Amino acid sequence: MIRKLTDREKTVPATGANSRFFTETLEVETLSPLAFFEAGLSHYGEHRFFWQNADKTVKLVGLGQATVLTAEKDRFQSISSQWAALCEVLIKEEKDIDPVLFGGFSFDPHTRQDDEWSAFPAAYFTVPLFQLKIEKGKTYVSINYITEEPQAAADFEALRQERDRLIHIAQVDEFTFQGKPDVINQTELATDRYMDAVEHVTSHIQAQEAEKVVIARKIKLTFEEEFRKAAALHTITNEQSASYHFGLQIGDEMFFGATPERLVEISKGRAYSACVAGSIERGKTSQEDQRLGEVLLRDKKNREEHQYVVDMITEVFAEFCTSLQVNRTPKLLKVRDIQHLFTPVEGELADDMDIFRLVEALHPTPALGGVPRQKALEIIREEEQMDRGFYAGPIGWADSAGNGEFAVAIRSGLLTGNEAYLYAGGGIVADSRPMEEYAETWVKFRPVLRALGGRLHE
Ligand SMILES: C=C(O[C@H]1C=CC=C(C(=O)O)[C@@H]1O)C(=O)O
Ligand SMILES: [Mg+2]
Repeated sequence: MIRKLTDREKTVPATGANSRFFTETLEVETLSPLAFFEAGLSHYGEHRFFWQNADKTVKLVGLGQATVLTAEKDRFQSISSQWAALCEVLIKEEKDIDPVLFGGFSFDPHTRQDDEWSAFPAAYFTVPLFQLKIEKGKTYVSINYITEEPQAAADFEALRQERDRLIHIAQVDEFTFQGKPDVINQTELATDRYMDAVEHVTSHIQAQEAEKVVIARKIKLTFEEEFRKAAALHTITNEQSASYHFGLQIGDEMFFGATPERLVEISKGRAYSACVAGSIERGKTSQEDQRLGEVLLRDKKNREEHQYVVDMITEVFAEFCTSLQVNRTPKLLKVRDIQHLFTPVEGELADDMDIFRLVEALHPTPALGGVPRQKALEIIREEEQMDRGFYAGPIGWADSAGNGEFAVAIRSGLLTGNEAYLYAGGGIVADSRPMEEYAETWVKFRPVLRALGGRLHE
């Protein structure tokens, strides 16, 4: 069942005239993020999130909502200013961890349909009521509370009790994986349309209407019974250890995945991005793996796919940064099922920068959209006839101190009770061939397909 957003959720004002935003942090013994996520099931089971960056130096879990920020029009600017207004009324002590805003943007607000994405607005962010953050070996649990009521102190006492209850459950119960339900059906949706789309895109490119366009498709799984959200996160985090992990739950649905691709990180005034485009399988032996990596590094089609992304991200960084570092040639980025061409980009940010402006400038990179951007988006709308929802969009967090990180939400799927929709695509350039691109999408489906127990296409 798809739950529509309530009016309250759509219109929660970021700040009223008398709003105050309190935060309070407790440092605790090590906690498993998944155990904390699961501890929130009974009371906050419809509003949770989960995040770990690729090197696992930052882990975040959110339970419940201190507030929800959504936006349709001018969505990047709107979320940025709603968050800035909240940070203005933040009351925090030095020992308190900066509260986080977590969420994401859909790939393209112009492709809405009456489909599996109807509970997800074009931008959805939440400040969690209870926030777990693990950073540099330390574990912090914070309460975030936004109120216009004068009796905040009394409310806070009740929240402290609730926080202690959650910590206790997470520490005592740990997370136990109870297995996953069987897949009773696995269907590829509109594969013919996908094959045609790849074909058409190569003709558009030959006619010089575009240079590169990313085309995606989806598959649907049906389970014999409900797939528990924590179980999905458990399997994907264990199976794809080198990737970013994310889960964003709205009502009955959770968008989740394991992506290798950073969109942008801001840390202490520096910005970091990554160009990830161009792909080949992992080898079955280390020699084969190395050989495939070398093939990828030399392959003309893949290098072309990659270079569009490097050019575009470099251009954005040149605009927003006072200094810039980009390698001349790509390296390999290897995750469990696939290896990619990879070029990191970093720079020193010009002063008054906020992460949402950078996300807006970068999204979509040619790793998910194409070149030129607007023409590629038009072709994607026309050819895919599908709402990508949050697949391929930016997902991540920002804090009240101006730090944050967004990943590109690929290798992802939407889990809705007994069903899941999985998405994968690839960059189409002049010499792309439909059958090869189709095979590449199967490799990209693997992380979520494996986590959910679907049939891999090997
Ligand atoms: C569009 C996807 O991957 C992108 C990211 C890395 C490599 C890609 C490629 O080689 O085609 C894609 O541009 C996806 O995983 O669904
Ligand atoms: Mg590709």
